[in-house]
Amino acid sequence: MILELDCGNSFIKWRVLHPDGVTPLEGGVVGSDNDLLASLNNADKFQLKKCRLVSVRTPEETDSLITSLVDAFGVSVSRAVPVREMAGVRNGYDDYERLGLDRWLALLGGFHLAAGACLVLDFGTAITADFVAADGEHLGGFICPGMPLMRNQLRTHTRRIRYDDMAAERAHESLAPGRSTVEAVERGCMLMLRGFVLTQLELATEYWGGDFVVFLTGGDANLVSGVVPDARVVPDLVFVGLAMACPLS
Ligand SMILES: Nc1ncnc2c1ncn2[C@@H]1O[C@H](COP(=O)(O)OP(=O)(O)OP(=O)(O)O)[C@@H](O)[C@H]1O
Ligand SMILES: CC(C)(CO)[C@@H](O)C(=O)NCCC(=O)O
Ligand SMILES: [K+]
Repeated sequence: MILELDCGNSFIKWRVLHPDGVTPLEGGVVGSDNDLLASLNNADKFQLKKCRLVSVRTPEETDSLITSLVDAFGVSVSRAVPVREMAGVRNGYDDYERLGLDRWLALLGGFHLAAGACLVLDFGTAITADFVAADGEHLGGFICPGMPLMRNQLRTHTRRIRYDDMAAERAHESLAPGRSTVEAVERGCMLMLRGFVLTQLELATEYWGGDFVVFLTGGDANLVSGVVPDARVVPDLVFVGLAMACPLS
């Protein structure tokens, strides 16, 4: 079976595919290398042969995870690396190696699924937007703090913004002006998120009229799916691109 990993800044997303290389059998989200190894160890039923992974962590962190996986499961590991061009898409960064590999894979996956112009919005620790034209030219994108970073910056840098995460969830039941700190912060950040999304849509419309597909991915994609009813919510978009970048022979 095939292990797929998306190593982000806060979490590792994992899934195991059937040997057919297509059917997902099981997956999860974990906070550390050790938790990942534990999840995979619990599942003795996986006979892992191969692993493909993408990481936006430091090379040292990624190497150390790969060593652990090889030691624990004897898998052969294929790792996504930066390229200028692939599958009809041309990396738009001046220095293509600087484009986050998760972004690159998500936009590869998006262009493949759209078979045309697309806007890829990823809501993780950071929020990213990437624009790919119908001819496969990546026009570049935007990076801003995600929901967890926005709220934690407020909590860290102000003395009187304090609340617990349980209350945060309830605050999202409405977007009316907040009548408590938790409501004011949570709804304020949510409106920033939505404003960001709407601005990206405006820009895409300026470029391509109505002829583009919007993809929403990342852990917080559901927070904005309401503002883009036509968007395709594809939680595993990075994995779509990963399979393209790391075909397993
Ligand atoms: N058990 C879980 N533990 C943590 N997060 C979970 C869990 N189950 C689902 N999630 C969701 O998965 C998301 C993690 O995926 P996300 O795309 O945010 O990755 P990330 O590592 O934080 O960010 P990035 O990949 O952009 O660096 C969390 O925001 C959370 O909503
Ligand atoms: C922006 C993040 C953190 C999103 O996960 C990642 O893609 C990354 O570390 N990128 C490198 C910087 C860049 O893409 O310009
Ligand atoms: K991500």
